[in-house]
Order: sequence, then structure tokens, then C-alpha cells
Amino acid sequence: MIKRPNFFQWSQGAYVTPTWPPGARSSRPISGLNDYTLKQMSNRTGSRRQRAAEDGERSLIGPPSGRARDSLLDQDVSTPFFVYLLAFCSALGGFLFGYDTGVVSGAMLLLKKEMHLSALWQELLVSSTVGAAALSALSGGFLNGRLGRRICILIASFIFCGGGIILSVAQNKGVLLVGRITVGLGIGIASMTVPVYIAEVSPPHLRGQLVTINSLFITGGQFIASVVDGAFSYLSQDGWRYMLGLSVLPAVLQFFGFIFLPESPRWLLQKGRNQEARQVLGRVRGNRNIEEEYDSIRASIEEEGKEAGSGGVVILRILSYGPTRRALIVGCGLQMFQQLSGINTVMYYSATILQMAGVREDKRAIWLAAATSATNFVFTLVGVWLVEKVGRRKLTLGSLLGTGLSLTLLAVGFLLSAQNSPPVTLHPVDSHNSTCRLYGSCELCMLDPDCGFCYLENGTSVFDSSCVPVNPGSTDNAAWGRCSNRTEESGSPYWAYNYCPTSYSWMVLLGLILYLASFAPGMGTMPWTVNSEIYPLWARSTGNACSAGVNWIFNVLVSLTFLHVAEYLTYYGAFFMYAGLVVLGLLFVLCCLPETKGLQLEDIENLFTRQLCSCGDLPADDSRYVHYIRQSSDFSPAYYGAVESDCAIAYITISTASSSDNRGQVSLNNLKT
Ligand SMILES: O[C@H]1[C@H](O)[C@@H](O)[C@H](O)[C@@H](O)[C@H]1O
Repeated sequence: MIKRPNFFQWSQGAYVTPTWPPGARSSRPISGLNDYTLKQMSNRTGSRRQRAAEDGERSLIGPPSGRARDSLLDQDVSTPFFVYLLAFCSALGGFLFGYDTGVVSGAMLLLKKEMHLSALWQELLVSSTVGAAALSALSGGFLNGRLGRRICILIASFIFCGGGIILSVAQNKGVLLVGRITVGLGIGIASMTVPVYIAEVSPPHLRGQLVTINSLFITGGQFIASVVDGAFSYLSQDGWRYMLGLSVLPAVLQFFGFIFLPESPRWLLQKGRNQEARQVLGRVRGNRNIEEEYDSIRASIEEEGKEAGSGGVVILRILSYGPTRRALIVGCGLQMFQQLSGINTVMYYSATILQMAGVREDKRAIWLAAATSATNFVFTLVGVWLVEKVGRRKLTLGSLLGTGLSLTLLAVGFLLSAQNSPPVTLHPVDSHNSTCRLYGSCELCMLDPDCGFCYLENGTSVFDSSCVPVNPGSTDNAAWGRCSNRTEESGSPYWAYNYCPTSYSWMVLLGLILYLASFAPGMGTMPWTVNSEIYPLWARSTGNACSAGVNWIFNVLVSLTFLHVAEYLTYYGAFFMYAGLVVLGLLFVLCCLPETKGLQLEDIENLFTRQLCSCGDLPADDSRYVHYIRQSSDFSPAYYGAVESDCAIAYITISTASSSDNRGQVSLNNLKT
């Protein structure tokens, strides 16, 4: 419950932003506010005037003229088209991230045949991109701070173009590897820069939605990649060149877009380029008055400099300063749990999972995998729609709950399939004495990566089944026997590698769809969105670099270990494990993630001033913070301004006297300290 303090009245006839202490926007307990007098206010107004003069700006301090006041009241509060254009062009980076991570699975089906790739080379080509993304995301923080967001986005799109060209003309696997690494470098930089850039240009009430559009573009990129995979899979010669090379188009579009688009106003201000910052802010806010925001960003930069000390290695400063250390833990934790909830086992192995659900034909599996990415995409759209309505915290919690339940359903589906796994009925003589001959059921056979299950089917019943070694050159066939040279004709045996025929496929499919529907709107999007807003400006690049790095590192870890984990724990064991990790994620979010919806970026640091994991729904009565609100004093009627969050509450009531009365009073009694 917010207690309403006695109100704060004045009518100086001045257009004033009271700031206490000068420039303070960050973690400020209210204690000491009683010292806040009209004299101090006017001093502060004076210092602001001075700062404005230093910037060579037209002073806006002083009573607005009648016309100015009217125009303030008439301000067009709609968001200018320009902000959407910026968000769109930057989110192309997200599209490329999604496209390049998504397209490889389909391209690999053709590549492995055309270039005779061994399993090791296939793994290298897939994971080199993710590994390179991890490295470049980590180093992207430095580049971002030094060169700015715009230049980093330009670099990323240039790298994407280069990578796409290398991949489409590659003549051997070595060049392919270089291309995949290059693309990964671009993905890493884009993944950490784009959300930050969008967050820094967006107005607070739209920030969540616009940053989440980047996630929409990621899943959109994955969806388009799967459609392109499906379309070009019919082109057995060079189809992969088109698949991998098509990413050049959005990269070129983004590159040219960003030649004309501006730098983030916050970064410009941090670098002391105040005039430019003011211009850009003016452009992205359209007809709105930008003074308060401009002041607030500037004040917070000054304050940050004092509080966290300037100079020194940023990551050490982040770690040694409580609020940023806590924000970093929350940011990295969210990214870690995003990956630990197994999204990329589903995204990268959806074809296998679908085969397991009874889809045997390669092409059909590719198209159904496209349906899987479409589900991810559509439900990310739900996230974009909900983020400003329900807020980040509730969206993430709801998403984790649904993700946990659907993972459990998936696991139960796999468990029932395992328990009803078809037995091995034929034991052909194995001259190589492979381990395959030892297994009595498809489940055991499937869990050995050297073996596959060869069987005949009549309706839903499996007969004449054997467990035989897989062809070392291709998992598509057995090493010998009936399944080494199958035909498409009816009566020809089926070869199941990595899965078993089952009648519980519906449960697995349902689990998969529910999983994506619950993961996409919250856990798919919020880790990126929240990270773009929880760090103060000086720590933003490095904080995002670290959390994006954590995302990519866990991405590699989970996707590379999935098949091994499944081998040791079985499929159902693996999915129960992911469900368990989701429960841990749920507890983490419940305890540690504050709500950032609607707050100005400069105010979010306040949410991390208390001990970590004391946010949630705890009443924040003993720890109140103030957010000062610019108020034109001769506006009436009385006006309240309040900022409330789970961790900190700011509340101030401003009542203005009538414009004819130029004397007023300020009282700050009863403000709880
Ligand atoms: O937010 C994205 C998205 O959910 C993608 O589908 C997934 O592949 C990425 O790893 C993740 O970071």
C-alpha cells in the first residue's frame, strides 16, 4: 500500500525540475528531504540554467509563456514514426541472429551429402557459429562503450554481409567453417547491441514492446529460415548456397539503413556530445517536450560518475557496486535459465523430436520443423502484445510455469513411449560383434549412438525388428542388412535412428506446441528485454555483453550436450531435468526479478538498491525512494506523480496553486524515511 504523504505545494511561477541532491535520479532514500527548501530549489534551478547555458541550449527554465504553456498542454503524445523505423532497422540484427542460427539445420541435410561431411564436421559447422557469437558478445561490450551502438550495428551488419557471401561461394568445408565463424561474430555483436539501442531510443511506455520486437525478429528469422530450408531442400545441387547466402539481403538493408540513422542519445550524452544528443532526442520524441528526459539522463550520468567512480575496468566497477552487481546477477541468471529451459534442444532437434512423434519422411519433418518455428514466432507476438500490459515479471513467471508444465508433459510422453517401446524380435548375425546385438528393446537401442532400429510396420504394430549398427558415413542408413539399402516401396523396412516408433506421439507433439506457446512470450523475450533496461548507462554495454555471453555459452552447452544427456538420462530423463531447471528458474525470477515496466531507464537502478532476491511481492515500506517529477507550477488542478515498483516506491504529490497567485509553499512533511 502506498501511503500518500502530505503534499508539496508551490507556485513559483517557474518551470522547475526539483532534483535532490543536484542531479540525483538514482538510489536515493528519502531521508534528509526535510532539508529541501525553496532556496535550494532555486539554487538547483540556477545550476540547471547554468548547465543549459553551457550546452549552448535555449533555456527552458523560467515561466513558460502563455503560448508555450498551451503548446506544452497540446503536445502531441503520439510516438513518432521515426522511433518505429529505428526499432525496425535495428531489429533486422535480431532477424539475422534468428536466420543464421535457424537456417543451418536444413542446409546441413544437403551439405552433408554434397560435401561428405562427417558427424564431427557437422557439429563444428553448427556450433562454431554459436561459439563465435559467445566470444563476440562478450567483447561487444567494449566496442559498444567505445564506438557507440550505431557503429556496432554497422559493424555487425557488415560482418553478416561478409559471412553470407563467404558461405554462399564456399568451395570446401574449411571455407564454410570460416563463413560460419564470421556470421557468429556478427550475431554476438548484434545480440547485445540491438536491445540496448532500441531501449535507449524508445519512450518508457513503449520500451518493453519495442525491445521485444527484436525477439520477434529473432523468432521471425528462425521461421523464415525454416521456410527457406523447406523450399530449397528440393534443390539437391547447391540449394544450401541459397539458404546460407540469402542472409546478405537483410544485412545490406540494415547496413544502409544505419548509415542514415542516428546514434543513441544516451551514449552521445555520456560522451559529452550534448548538442547532438539533444537533436537526436528531439527527433525520436517528435513533438514532445524533451527537457525532462534530457535533464534526467544528464543528471544520472553525472550522478553515476560520482557514485560508481569513473575510470577503472567497468566489469570490476559493476561487481563492486551493489545495485549493478545485483542487476548483473539478475540479467545473467535470466539468460542462463532461458537456455537451461531447453529451447534450443527443441529448436535444433525439432526434426528428431518430430520423427520420434511418428514423422519419418525427411521433407515432411523439415516442413513440420517450420511449423514449430512458426509457433515460436506467433507466440513471441503474444509477448510483444502482453509486455506493456502485464509487465515483465508476471509475463516471465507465467511463461516459466507453462514451460515447466509442458516440459513435464513432453517428458511423460517420452516416458510412456519408453515403457511401451517395441521389443527387438530379430537378432541377425553380427560379424563385427557390435554392442547393438545386446539390446532387447528399441529404447535401449536408440540410446546407443552407434545403433539404430530396423523394423516393419503393420498399422500401428511393429514386427520383424532388429537393432543394428548405424552406417559410420551417414545416420540415414544401417551399416549392413535390410536397412542399409532401403527403398521407398511399401514393404520396405523402416530405419529409426535416434527415435522409436510410438503411439504416444500425440503427447510429445502436444507437449512441444504447449512448450513453445508458453516459452516464447516470456522466457524467449524477457531475458533480452530486461537486460536492455536494468543497468545504468555506464554499465549498460558491459552488463549486456556479459549476459548475452552467458546466453550463448549456455546455448552451446545445452545444445551440444542434449544428445549425450539423452543417452545417459534417456529422453524422458532429459526433459524431466529441464523441467527441474525451469522450477529453479521460477524460484529465481519469483525472488529476484523486479518489475521495470513504465519506468524511465534512469530510475531502474533504484530497484536494485536492496538485497538481491528481496523484490518479488514484498511490501517495500521500509525502503522508499523518490522520483522527482517535472511540473509546471501554474498548471492546475493538483497533480500527483508516483512511481512504484516491487522494490522501491517513489511517491510525491504536487499540488499547484492557481496561476494568478505567485506565492506558494513547499511542504514535505510526513514523507516516510
Ligand atoms: O530468445 C531467443 C529465442 O527464443 C530463440 O528461439 C532461441 O533460439 C534463442 O536461443 C533465444 O535467445
